[in-house]
Amino acid sequence: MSTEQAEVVVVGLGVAGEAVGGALAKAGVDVVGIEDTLVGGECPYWGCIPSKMMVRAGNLLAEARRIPGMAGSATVTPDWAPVARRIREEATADWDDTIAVDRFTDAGGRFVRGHAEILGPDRVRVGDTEYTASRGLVLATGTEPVVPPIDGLAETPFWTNHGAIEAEELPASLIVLGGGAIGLEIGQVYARFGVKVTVVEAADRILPMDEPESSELIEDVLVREGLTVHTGSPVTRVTYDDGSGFAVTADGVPGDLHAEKLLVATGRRPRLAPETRSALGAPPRGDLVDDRLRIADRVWAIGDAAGKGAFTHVATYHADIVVREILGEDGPAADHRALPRVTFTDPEVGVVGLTEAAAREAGLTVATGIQRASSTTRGWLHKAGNDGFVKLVADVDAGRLVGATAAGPHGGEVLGALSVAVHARVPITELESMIYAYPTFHRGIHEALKDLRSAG
Ligand SMILES: Cc1cc2nc3c(=O)[nH]c(=O)nc-3n(C[C@H](O)[C@H](O)[C@H](O)COP(=O)(O)OP(=O)(O)OC[C@H]3O[C@@H](n4cnc5c(N)ncnc54)[C@H](O)[C@@H]3O)c2cc1C
Ligand SMILES: NC(=O)c1ccc[n+]([C@@H]2O[C@H](COP(=O)([O-])OP(=O)(O)OC[C@H]3O[C@@H](n4cnc5c(N)ncnc54)[C@H](O)[C@@H]3O)[C@@H](O)[C@H]2O)c1
Repeated sequence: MSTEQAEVVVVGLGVAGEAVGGALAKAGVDVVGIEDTLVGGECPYWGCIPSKMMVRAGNLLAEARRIPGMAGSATVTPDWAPVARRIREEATADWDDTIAVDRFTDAGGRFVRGHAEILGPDRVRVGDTEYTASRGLVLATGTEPVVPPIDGLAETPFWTNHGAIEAEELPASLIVLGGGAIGLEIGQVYARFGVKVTVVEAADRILPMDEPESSELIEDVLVREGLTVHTGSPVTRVTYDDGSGFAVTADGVPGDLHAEKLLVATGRRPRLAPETRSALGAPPRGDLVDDRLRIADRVWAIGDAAGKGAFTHVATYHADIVVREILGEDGPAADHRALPRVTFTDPEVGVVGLTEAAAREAGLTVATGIQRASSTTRGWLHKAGNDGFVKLVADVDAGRLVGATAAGPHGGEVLGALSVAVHARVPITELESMIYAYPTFHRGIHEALKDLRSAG
């Protein structure tokens, strides 16, 4: 066993670890960065970037299909080949991280390819080498898919997001387990390319963590586009046969469902083994980090691993905070109150802060306001594909918004204004006195404020 010293050891060079490691190395800190898969992590290779390339392609097809009755006629012939090529060549460089590794080492970081075992707050082991960190240990280990303990599932060649993103050719049919962000984004794209898609969701609605209006909206759109959606249908058994593909038995669904491929998208959990938590002195369950993202003195967990929201913008937000912490610079602590997230279905579902249910659970006196996109001038003009709404969640006593949803065309962009309102605690009276450009989708906020006012 050999030993190497460093000032800072970063375990996991995904979005969060790469950002911390790179920034510290550039600042002259002696950093060892350890990665067992690809530098860059899930987002560029199997997550945000390739999935949004797929979404863009699917949205182009959908827009073309909206031409009849609006602008003439169009013949749409989907072809997956340019999408797969774009993912391989432009997004992932054929799943090769040479450029990212070079970026880190050019900045002065020391790169180690391998799996790190966390031995203690200042020690990790990779193979036969132990690395000690004099100034800090940063855990940026991301998440891994949760595979539910369904009878037979583990013995089948099911896909996670990796299989669905790497596909060079599309299957004729796909069953998606889980009606959350991954399942719905990928399921809708596949369906738009002609795949027969069935979504099976255990909860009583898809997008169960979002507003019920969002679940209803997206289910309605997906069904109109030809997907089959089963909700309240926990799967009890999965089998696979080389000739006939997958057979899925789900409660409340008559007979078995059959498809060529099965995508399991039932959530993700932080890649931190219980032994790691105990080696660091963290409790086995509950909040892992404090508001400085510390697990223990000079040990931080950031990005997906911190359990505060599995989004790339959380990873980079955390990275900035921990870089400041390690360099001894002042700055605000982490505040996840106004965390935004966008599910890139079409229509997009942008959410910031608390849903109505979460605000009520938090004991707030809640009022809501809602405006359907189709009832705004812009939505009416837009016509085909104008499904959506703006929903505001207000803390009546404070006179401020604590959450909002912007679902619809460009819902993620409309969300920007609402994120400012929740983050900066803008009084509702200020939002009401603003001028909203006409005719925009974000003018739906103005209309939803009127509904909120009329609700009291
Ligand atoms: C299909 C999909 C679509 C997504 N779309 C979006 C989106 O549109 N917008 C958005 O904001 N987010 C999206 N996300 C989430 C986003 O990808 C993650 O939030 C982001 O990658 C988190 O970055 P991270 O650095 O915390 O973790 P990761 O990117 O997971 O990186 C962690 C790295 O640590 C490595 N690692 C783990 N343990 C060890 C160890 N012991 N030793 C060495 N290396 C280790 C892993 O191999 C990995 O490379 C999506 C995710 C998926 C799966
Ligand atoms: N646009 C984005 O920002 C984006 C896109 C994709 C993924 N992500 C990130 O990745 C995370 C993981 O995505 P995900 O879609 O896997 O998780 P998710 O938590 O968003 O959705 C999982 C869904 O699976 C359901 N489910 C759980 N167990 C089930 C079972 N046994 N059978 C059927 N359904 C079951 C849940 O009720 C839930 O609706 C997201 O929470 C998000 O943080 C973000």
